[in-house]
Amino acid sequence: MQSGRGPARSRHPRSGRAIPITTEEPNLNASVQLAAAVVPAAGRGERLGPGAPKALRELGGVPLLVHAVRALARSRAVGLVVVCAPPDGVAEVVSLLDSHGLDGKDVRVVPGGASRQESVRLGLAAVPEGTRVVLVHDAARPLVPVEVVDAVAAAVRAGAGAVVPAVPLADTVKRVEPQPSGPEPVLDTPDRAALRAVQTPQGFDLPGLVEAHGRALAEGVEVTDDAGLIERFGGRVVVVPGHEEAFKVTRPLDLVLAEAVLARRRATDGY
Ligand SMILES: Nc1ccn([C@@H]2O[C@H](COP(=O)(O)OP(=O)(O)OP(=O)(O)O)[C@@H](O)[C@H]2O)c(=O)n1
Ligand SMILES: C[C@](O)(CO)[C@H](O)COP(=O)(O)O
Repeated sequence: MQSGRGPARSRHPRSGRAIPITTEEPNLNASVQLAAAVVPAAGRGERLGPGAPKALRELGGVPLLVHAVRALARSRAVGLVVVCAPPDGVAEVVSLLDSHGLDGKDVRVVPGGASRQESVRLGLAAVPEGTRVVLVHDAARPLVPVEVVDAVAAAVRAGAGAVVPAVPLADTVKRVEPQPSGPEPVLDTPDRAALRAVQTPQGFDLPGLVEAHGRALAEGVEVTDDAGLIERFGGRVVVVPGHEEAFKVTRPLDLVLAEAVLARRRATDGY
């Protein structure tokens, strides 16, 4: 796969010949400095309707998972991608990824688990010790721009232990008393200015995230995102700007939107 962000070049001071520069930051290319990315891809996609596991369904003729892995592989901050496949689909995912160019990145596949949290925990176990920065990115967010990946990785490298990309809410939000059917009484209207819709990739110091997942397993804590575990155990999480095109493909309408975004990128950006 073509990165679209090839190595920068400098000129030799005497000969004037181009010298490839593999990194803009000293040591970024030392493998220990590159981020690993864990991609939970073992969900069924019940809300998308009947069909193959969601990560294997196609967007513009290419599986969502391949889009998501390519999105990470475009980032020069990422050196390794660990995919958490449906437990009965590891071989299929391996051959799927083999058949698509992935920018020369190291891509490994492990069986995922029964919940997103379990899949991420199993994926983290395949990240080499000594890796400092780990990103966790949903296969179901195929169109995340590389700028978001880079910004999250950079914020972790700069010292934030846990970083989430997020966007402001477009709608007014009401907190309700959920009812199985019929009208739901409104409790209050939170101040929208202080709310954010959280996306992925979320970025972490690897040891902190591994410890949080281990503790969650021991204490039976289940949350919907990885940063939620850091928060639960008293850690600090910061938000950086996300992107409207990093939305999660959850329901059928999301796939329609994703097809439109992809068609526009292919027409205008040679994506
Ligand atoms: N057991 C699971 C469940 C979810 N995921 C992954 O977590 C991400 C976010 O989950 P979501 O989009 O909610 O996917 P599903 O769980 O597949 O959706 P649904 O609830 O509609 O079945 C997806 O990339 C999904 O593949 C996973 O790796 N393992
Ligand atoms: C991790 C996540 O994508 C952040 O918005 C989200 O929490 C996953 O949610 P789901 O419960 O798996 O739909």
